[in-house]
Amino acid sequence: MAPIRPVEEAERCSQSSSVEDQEVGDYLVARTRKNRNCDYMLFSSDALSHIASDSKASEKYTWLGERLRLTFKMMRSDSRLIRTMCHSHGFTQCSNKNPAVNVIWMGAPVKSIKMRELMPWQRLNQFPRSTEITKKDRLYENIERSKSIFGDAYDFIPEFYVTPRENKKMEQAFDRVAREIAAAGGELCFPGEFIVKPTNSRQGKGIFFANSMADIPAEGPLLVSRYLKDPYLVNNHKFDLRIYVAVTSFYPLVAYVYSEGLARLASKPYDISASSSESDEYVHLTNYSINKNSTSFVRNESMSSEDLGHKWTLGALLRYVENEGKDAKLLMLRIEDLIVKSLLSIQNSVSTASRTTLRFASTNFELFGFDVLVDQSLKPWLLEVNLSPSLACDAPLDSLLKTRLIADLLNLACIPLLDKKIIDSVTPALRKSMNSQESESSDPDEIELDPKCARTLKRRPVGLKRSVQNKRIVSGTTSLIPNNEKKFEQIVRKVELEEGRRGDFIRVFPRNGTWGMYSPVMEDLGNDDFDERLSEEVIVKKNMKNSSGHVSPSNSSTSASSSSSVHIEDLSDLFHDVMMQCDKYPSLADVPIEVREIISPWYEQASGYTKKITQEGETYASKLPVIRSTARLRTKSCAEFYEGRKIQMAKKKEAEAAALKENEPAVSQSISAKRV
Ligand SMILES: Nc1ncnc2c1ncn2[C@@H]1O[C@H](COP(=O)(O)OP(=O)(O)OP(=O)(O)O)[C@@H](O)[C@H]1O
Repeated sequence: MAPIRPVEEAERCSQSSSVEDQEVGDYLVARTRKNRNCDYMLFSSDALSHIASDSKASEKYTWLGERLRLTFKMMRSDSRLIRTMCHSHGFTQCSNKNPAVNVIWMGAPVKSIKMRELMPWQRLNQFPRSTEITKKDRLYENIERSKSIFGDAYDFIPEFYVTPRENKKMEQAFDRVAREIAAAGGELCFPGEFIVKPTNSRQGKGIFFANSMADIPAEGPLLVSRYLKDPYLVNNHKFDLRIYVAVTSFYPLVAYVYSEGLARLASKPYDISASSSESDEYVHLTNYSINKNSTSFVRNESMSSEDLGHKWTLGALLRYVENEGKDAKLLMLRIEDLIVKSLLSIQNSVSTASRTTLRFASTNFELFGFDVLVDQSLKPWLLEVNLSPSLACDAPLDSLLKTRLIADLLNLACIPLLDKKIIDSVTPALRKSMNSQESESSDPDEIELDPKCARTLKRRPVGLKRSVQNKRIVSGTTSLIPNNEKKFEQIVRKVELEEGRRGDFIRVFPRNGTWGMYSPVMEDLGNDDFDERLSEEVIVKKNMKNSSGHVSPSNSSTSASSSSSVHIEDLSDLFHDVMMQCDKYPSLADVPIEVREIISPWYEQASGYTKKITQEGETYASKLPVIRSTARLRTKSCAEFYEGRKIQMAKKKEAEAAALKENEPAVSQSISAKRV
């Protein structure tokens, strides 16, 4: 089988690093200038090719995790991909009650308050209050709020109403739409001018169409939004895009878009003039979970074709668009724009919650699934944002794409390589520090580590930096909980570190020019100015270094030579106009030169989205590997939990089989009775 990624990644992580002296508490964010990657776990999708066999090859990936006794737990999630990825890198799964764990993977929203307990070396795949974007009604309301402040720069969601709260407004909207259509001599669209969805359901469950208040049930809450009836079609089929987005910090905002994604096609040709038929959903809804049940659905079981059947790769879709003579890369810049703006619309809520719940920088990261519909003018519309997007791998393309995605995501999360002994030793002191900070009665500088801890630290296990032995930690002369400024410094260093670990993720915020373009449409979050300062640290200073000090900060924030005469706010207005007006600016060549100079480097980077992910002649695993039992490391309590579950499932199956047997005579009797 072809290697998915070069194996050097894993080899690099097995080398020991020489680490320069660091400040106390900074061992959670590496500052090593050379060989940065060595202080954090490196994940490779290639590890999955070996974990099913007993081969020596898998040891290359598992030994470090096993030696450092790294652990993970999964809560309200049973993602096989996450489990397989962690086991393939030597992680031990622990029960979900165990608090001392390196990685926590949550499949549902966690209460912000629970995040207060996170230790600096722990990683959790969620930010507090990110449900502000993942709950349909909250997402739409947040974007609407930003639109009311910043205007049409936020015009990328369809008109919407939430029932029963906005029944009155909705009734007026139904009337208005009917009048407008009648005045234009048209007819209400089939199957409906509005699409209705329960606010907290997924997989297309409970969706229906409406043309008047009579179609809306009294129970709610429901999200009623204008049906986008002119979608861009692929071979006459409607489609939507699943774009994967990783956020490693909300304030300052640090966001990445994955260069590989999916296009989900409806299984029946698009037709809004058709008369009602029972298979409407296969025409108008593009959810995989719905269309896979259609008799016309074609699975893409191919190992090398990315545009076969009804699930394509994002790249294949964009290449199709390019073949039709359209500017697919500009489409992707517009999608990046709506992603950044959606995240900005909740930045205030998340950062307020984070300030009171997250003690340490870098403990949280999150993967979102953005669902985007593209209309005939190639304007992208945001339909919804998924918390914990599906990681199911039921076709070769899914396995290939999602294993790479998760390896790159976990690399971005920067999981520190700290031995469990160290963690156990430092934990009591940190807990004490955290508790004292909570009660605000004692100065955290007074914290002393347990003398046993000092002894353990002297034995510096593999992966632990010399800095942890630093006398200041042991004598406790410095606060173990970073203040706001310290957290900011750590984020700056982590963003620099992420640059070398982002794999196929493209950083869309911050990057060259984003501060100038987005600051006029961002809320003021107080005096910290973290977004501006991060941009200064990781963009402006880098630019200055690259051009040996000739670039002035103001220039580099726009990165445009001909734009220096245009006021930055006017330039920003023009940029947002370009992002929203697809008819007016259909391709890069139509974009005014001042804006083109700013977005040209982004446009070049967007080539990453159009590339093929499969290679001619290579074959890829069609499913995730089954992990051999010796590699499936579990703590005792976790193994007991799984054992218990296995017994429960077996009993359930037995009971079901018995019930079926009992019913059998009755059923066959009734069948024979009918025949008679
Ligand atoms: N406003 C709209 N205009 C046109 N089509 C829409 C609109 N809203 C939703 N759809 C179609 O309905 C499908 C389901 O919508 P949506 O993704 O919002 O629901 P869901 O049940 O949450 O699905 P998911 O499984 O992706 O979470 C979309 O994939 C899209 O094809």
